[in-house]
Amino acid sequence: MKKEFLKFIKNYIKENKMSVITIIGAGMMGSALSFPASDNSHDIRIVGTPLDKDIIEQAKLTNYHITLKRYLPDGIKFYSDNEMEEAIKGSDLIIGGVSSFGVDWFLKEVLSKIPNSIPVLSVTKGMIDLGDGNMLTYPEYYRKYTNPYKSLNAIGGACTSYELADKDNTHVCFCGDDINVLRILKRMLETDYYHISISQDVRGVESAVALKNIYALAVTLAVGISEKKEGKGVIHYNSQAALFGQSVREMMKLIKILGGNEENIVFGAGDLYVTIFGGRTRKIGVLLGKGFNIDEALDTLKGVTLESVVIAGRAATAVKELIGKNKIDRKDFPLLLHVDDIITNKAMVDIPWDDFEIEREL
Ligand SMILES: NC(=O)C1=CN([C@@H]2O[C@H](COP(=O)(O)OP(=O)(O)OC[C@H]3O[C@@H](n4cnc5c(N)ncnc54)[C@H](OP(=O)(O)O)[C@@H]3O)[C@@H](O)[C@H]2O)C=CC1
Ligand SMILES: O=C(CO)COP(=O)(O)O
Repeated sequence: MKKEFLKFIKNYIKENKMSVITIIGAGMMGSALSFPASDNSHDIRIVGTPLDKDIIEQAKLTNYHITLKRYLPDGIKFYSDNEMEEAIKGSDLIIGGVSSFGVDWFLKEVLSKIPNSIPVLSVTKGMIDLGDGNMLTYPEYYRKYTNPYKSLNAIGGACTSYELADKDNTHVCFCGDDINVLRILKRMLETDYYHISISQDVRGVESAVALKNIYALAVTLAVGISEKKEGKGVIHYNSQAALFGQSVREMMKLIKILGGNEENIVFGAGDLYVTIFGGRTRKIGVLLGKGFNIDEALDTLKGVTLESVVIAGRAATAVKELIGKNKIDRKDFPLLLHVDDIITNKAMVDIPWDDFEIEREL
């Protein structure tokens, strides 16, 4: 164990003290974590990014979070980005609440200001494509450009922010290098509704929950296709189920190629389910399924956090690189490659149903 965290762990175990948890990035998910944090009686600070001014201003006045559309727990102290250093001082844990679009801001403007003795727990889902067929999870990306002694952990799993705020039962996985740090983070945040597995397989957990965004877009194409044919409100499940099954198959292959354990499909498939029904990604899948091209769909959804488009492009670039090097077979990824065609080449939706069929001889 790195010596920086011995202090953190000893203090925590000795005093079992209520901690100071500082959430940086006042979006919906980061802010929703204030509910399990508050139910564990921690002191909570929320720091807005330069883009979160409206959220912080309103929360300071009324405690109401304008995008989460919920009142936050009492007693939270709110800070704007220029007050970040003051908020970090005395913290026991920093939660990184930015989306994929804020990862470089978090790396440059936040991580360097966090002392090595304070662990970081990030909610951001996504991966970086290295151009050679390999990809990095965000904790690995942060690790590459930051002090090697920083404790970088992340949360994967199925969890919509507004349902966490409503204290609906939720099961997530905290991942990181050090199991003892993970055990403490779990103790700090678990409640009777926020259930936490822990895992040192950062690649496996983080790739599973990042990849699900691509496939949530893919499955919800079927929702748009049936709405286009029969009108809103008419729901068909066969085609969604076929796409869900193919998604799970491709995700498992990708998790393995990326070096994670395939058993993380439990977190990826759960997350896929919740995102299909309750995520923002559904909005773009449905529009594309209805016949919008990618530009029209993105234009219609301006201002909505849509990470699926980014991760689909990055994963497809990596997969095409590996196909080019004959390391993998393009026949294994028909759905990913179709989503990429829709996004990169502005193709219209034309699900390659026959390519999902297999023949397994024993
Ligand atoms: N691990 C988990 O359990 C879960 C994780 N997530 C993930 O959490 C992340 C945040 O999601 P969510 O809170 O719903 O999204 P929001 O859009 O509500 O919040 C995103 C946050 O990132 C900030 N941000 C966006 N772009 C930039 C930028 N260029 N520079 C600096 N900051 C930026 C936002 O500012 P602004 O509000 O002004 O845009 C905001 O603080 C996503 O990666 C999502 O996939 C989601 C659900 C569960
Ligand atoms: O990751 C999520 C739920 O676990 C939320 O997904 P969206 O970004 O599509 O809303």
